[in-house]
Amino acid sequence: MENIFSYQLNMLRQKKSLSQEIIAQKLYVSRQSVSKWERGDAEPDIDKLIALADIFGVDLNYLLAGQQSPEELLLKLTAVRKGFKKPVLNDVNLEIYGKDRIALLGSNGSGKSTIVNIIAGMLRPDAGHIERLFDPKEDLNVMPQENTLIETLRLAEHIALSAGIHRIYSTQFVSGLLQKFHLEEQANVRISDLSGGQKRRLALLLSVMSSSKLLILDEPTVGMDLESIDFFWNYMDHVAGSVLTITHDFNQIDRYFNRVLLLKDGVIVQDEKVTVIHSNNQTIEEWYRKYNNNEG
Ligand SMILES: Nc1ncnc2c1ncn2[C@@H]1O[C@H](COP(=O)(O)OP(=O)(O)OP(=O)(O)O)[C@@H](O)[C@H]1O
Repeated sequence: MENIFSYQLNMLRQKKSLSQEIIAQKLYVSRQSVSKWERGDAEPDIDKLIALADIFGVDLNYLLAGQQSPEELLLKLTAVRKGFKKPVLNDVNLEIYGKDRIALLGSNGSGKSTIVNIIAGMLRPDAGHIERLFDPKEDLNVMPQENTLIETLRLAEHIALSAGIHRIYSTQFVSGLLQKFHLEEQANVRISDLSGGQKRRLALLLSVMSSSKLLILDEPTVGMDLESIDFFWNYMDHVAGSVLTITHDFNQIDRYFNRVLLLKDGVIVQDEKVTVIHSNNQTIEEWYRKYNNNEG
């Protein structure tokens, strides 16, 4: 597999006009180590990765995963069907590419969560085919709709546990995340004692702490106050991989997404570029109302 980190390191170093020697000095390693990292012969420890992200002024996520090519096919659903007591998904066909920022729209109960749960591997389709062109263990992050936090842990412990699972734990890393997500004051609070909005903020933190090729967010801003909602959308700018979000936050779709999908009657009936909708002098909300109500 292509070593994205080696590429990113080389590219960022050139961009900042920093020599391998200078990087080596800043990290207290030999120039040969930096050279090995750039050749993909070795990888730095997590503390060095954090320091490198700091030197280049980028997110760890970006340093590790980089930007994907818009042509890179990540996921393909073909003729996917799923029902519970009644049919929900009848014939879902979908391709997701690198750099896609997709908002999945549809009425309540139309099957949006069912699609993302199938993509995330949490549900099996009744029929159809799913091709995942990435490693779901390493390259897929999910922020589910329901609370999946461990209520008995304290907030900082939960972050440390998740970082350990991703093999990216360090005290510096955890304190950096607490600071970035404005959760420092709650570091020692038990999850069960956090407010609903604070839990959502933590859930977001956990879902983006490690780099991924595809990030899935199921109604991420539900239950957040205005400040947290602003924080959330601004944070989306720092996410390097593709994003598939269920949201009805129409104003934000205009700003942060490049593609919208409309799920209706168990089928993706519309799959459109945001720029095309805008060039027709429509807002996303107008577009949604038109096609979801079948006025088109
Ligand atoms: N585990 C399940 N068991 C039984 N029925 C289910 C299950 N999961 C979903 N459903 C049903 O499937 C349909 C689609 O549900 P889904 O949650 O995917 O819709 P949604 O579009 O995400 O809805 P919302 O916008 O309300 O979150 C609903 O009728 C729901 O009741």
